[in-house]
Amino acid sequence: MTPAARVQAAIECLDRIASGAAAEQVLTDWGRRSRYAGSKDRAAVRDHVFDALRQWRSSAVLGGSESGRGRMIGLLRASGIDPETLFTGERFAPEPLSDAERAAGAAPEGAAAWDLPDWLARRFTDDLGDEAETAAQALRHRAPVTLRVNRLKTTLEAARADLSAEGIETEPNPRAPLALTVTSNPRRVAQSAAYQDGRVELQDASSQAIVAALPLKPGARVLDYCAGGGGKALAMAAETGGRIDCHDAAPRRMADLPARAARAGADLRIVPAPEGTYDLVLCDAPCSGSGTWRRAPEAKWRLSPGDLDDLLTVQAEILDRAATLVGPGGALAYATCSILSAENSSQIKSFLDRNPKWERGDELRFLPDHAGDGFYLCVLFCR
Ligand SMILES: C[S@@+](CC[C@H](N)C(=O)[O-])C[C@H]1O[C@@H](n2cnc3c(N)ncnc32)[C@H](O)[C@@H]1O
Repeated sequence: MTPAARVQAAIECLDRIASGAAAEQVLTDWGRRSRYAGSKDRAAVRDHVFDALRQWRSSAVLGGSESGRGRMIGLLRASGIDPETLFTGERFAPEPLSDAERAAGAAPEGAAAWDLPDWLARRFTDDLGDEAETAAQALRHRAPVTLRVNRLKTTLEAARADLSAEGIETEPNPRAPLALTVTSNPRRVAQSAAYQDGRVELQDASSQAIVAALPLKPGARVLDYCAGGGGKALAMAAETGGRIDCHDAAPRRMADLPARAARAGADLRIVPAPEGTYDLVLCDAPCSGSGTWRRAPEAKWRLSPGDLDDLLTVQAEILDRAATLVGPGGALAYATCSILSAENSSQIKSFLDRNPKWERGDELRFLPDHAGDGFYLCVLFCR
């Protein structure tokens, strides 16, 4: 496909997404219909679609229309590319710009320039103050691809050399001791031998830093209460070298855990109904995902104030239940990939108000930036 044909394909996908379809489904449908598209074409169309989702509001303002066509015009203008070079009307390319389209479009301002819904732009300002704009801007751009070196199988330097031999260059990421930022050929990672045999895992550096900050001791009884796909459970298993019990309210989310554990050489045990007590219970709670919206940009447009209220209720219930599973001298760790205070420090304050025997230990907060995603951690101890 030509670059222009890829833009036209993205326009068609964006129109379907604007009418309510989920981006992944739209891209899957397009891929099925477009047998002629090679892997580079698919990756390029996907990149256009996700770039537009990250900049959904500003691209429409800059392109002068909320259509897929308008958004692609805006996106190209924002990257300094003259849309006329791709909107040529040649075979499979978008039609040339009309006079009206040429004249339309303005510089986005306010919440549109931050690419946030109005209510979230106000929240960002209230919660993050001077850092709000930087955080919002970070969410408008692609996330770094980051690996965690699995210390159960290799070392940082050996993993770097192995990846390099497969054409994947990396740099140590200062946010976490075993984090490597991929600097070339990120799309080769999933097929690389180092990934396939569990020497490295894909994991954001802030997520790794959260695990590195947990009070994990060798031999400790550890429960991952919201284990999901097991990213943190695998990292904890590598940290302690011991077993990690894994629970999730939606067990199907843990379907890949046994295979991932086998690949990583990690000892994970699925525990449908945790009982007894643990030295550490991690609640990596369901949240708005606001610290990771550059990876899942649809979520920032779909989240409503009501959804956020529902999440706050679930998070509080999880904390209260998980606290009962912590043994004497143990710790309860609460983490989110959110940067909203309501889900983080305010949630902890409410927990401490409800549970006066508990006290706050270490707290970590990351905003999304070049090193990693936005994350929050608070470790709690029972007096
Ligand atoms: C942020 S995700 C976990 C991500 C995972 N820890 C990782 O690192 O890959 C939150 C998980 O919490 C689970 N969850 C939601 N409500 C829950 C509840 N009441 N109790 C336990 N888990 C819950 C969800 O199914 C989801 O898998």
